[in-house]
Amino acid sequence: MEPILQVNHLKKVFHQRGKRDIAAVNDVSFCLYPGEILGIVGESGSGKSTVAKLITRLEDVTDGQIVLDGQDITHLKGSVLKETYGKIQMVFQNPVGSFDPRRTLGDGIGESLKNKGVSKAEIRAKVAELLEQCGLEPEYMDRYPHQVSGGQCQRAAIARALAVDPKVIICDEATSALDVTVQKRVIDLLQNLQENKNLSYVFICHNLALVQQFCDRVIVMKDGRVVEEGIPDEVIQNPKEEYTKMLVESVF
Ligand SMILES: Nc1ncnc2c1ncn2[C@@H]1O[C@H](COP(=O)(O)OP(=O)(O)OP(=O)(O)O)[C@@H](O)[C@H]1O
Repeated sequence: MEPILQVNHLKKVFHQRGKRDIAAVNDVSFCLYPGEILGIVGESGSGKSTVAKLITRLEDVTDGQIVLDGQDITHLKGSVLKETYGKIQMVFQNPVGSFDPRRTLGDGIGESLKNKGVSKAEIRAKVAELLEQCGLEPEYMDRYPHQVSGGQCQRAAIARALAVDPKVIICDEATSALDVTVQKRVIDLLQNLQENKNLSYVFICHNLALVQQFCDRVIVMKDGRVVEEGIPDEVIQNPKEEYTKMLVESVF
């Protein structure tokens, strides 16, 4: 099976004036297969979010290659780059902050459709459908981000990601800000959507127990590098690297 996403020898160096360069991501390679959920774990500062930003092209790569659905997207710019956002979407940690506070959730969810020239009536119908798929009543489209709970807002953020019919969703600590029961419901939602729409996820997460329960495969990052990779049960029960052992011991 061809990977839906392939990352080859990815590197990102941040240059800071008057300070040492930071190699936030250093020679990272991995594949994501259709329908797969790949976890990325590692301590704070290990480069997880930078990997997410490189894959979604929110940051330019210093070196390496990103191939999405057979297309090299590493250096795409302008309108061609925008087209790739139809295939890959990101869900962030802070759902409320990811919506414009002055606009309704419906406006946020429907924005990509509006940009495509879809009519107002069609957008409302599609937004209602997306909200329902994410477990929210259609009336939530007229609410503002501050008028819903964190869990509801994260559902709306997932609905927004789904609006463009993506193949890959990058979840960067997407459930970390939610309390445990809400977190469980959002994970169930992601799992259902994955099964129904054959989505693939890159699931960046601090919580190893969640990764064990939710992910098909996991990579462990340290200092911008991948130090271990495998099936979550094996990596957690029988970690090969000292760093992974430490990570596991600090959680379980
Ligand atoms: N825009 C930037 N400019 C300079 N350094 C940066 C920038 N973004 C990230 N870094 C640095 O790159 C390294 C990796 O950061 P990154 O946010 O990718 O880590 P992370 O594993 O996602 O951490 P966390 O789990 O805390 O979110 C860190 O040392 C960070 O300080």
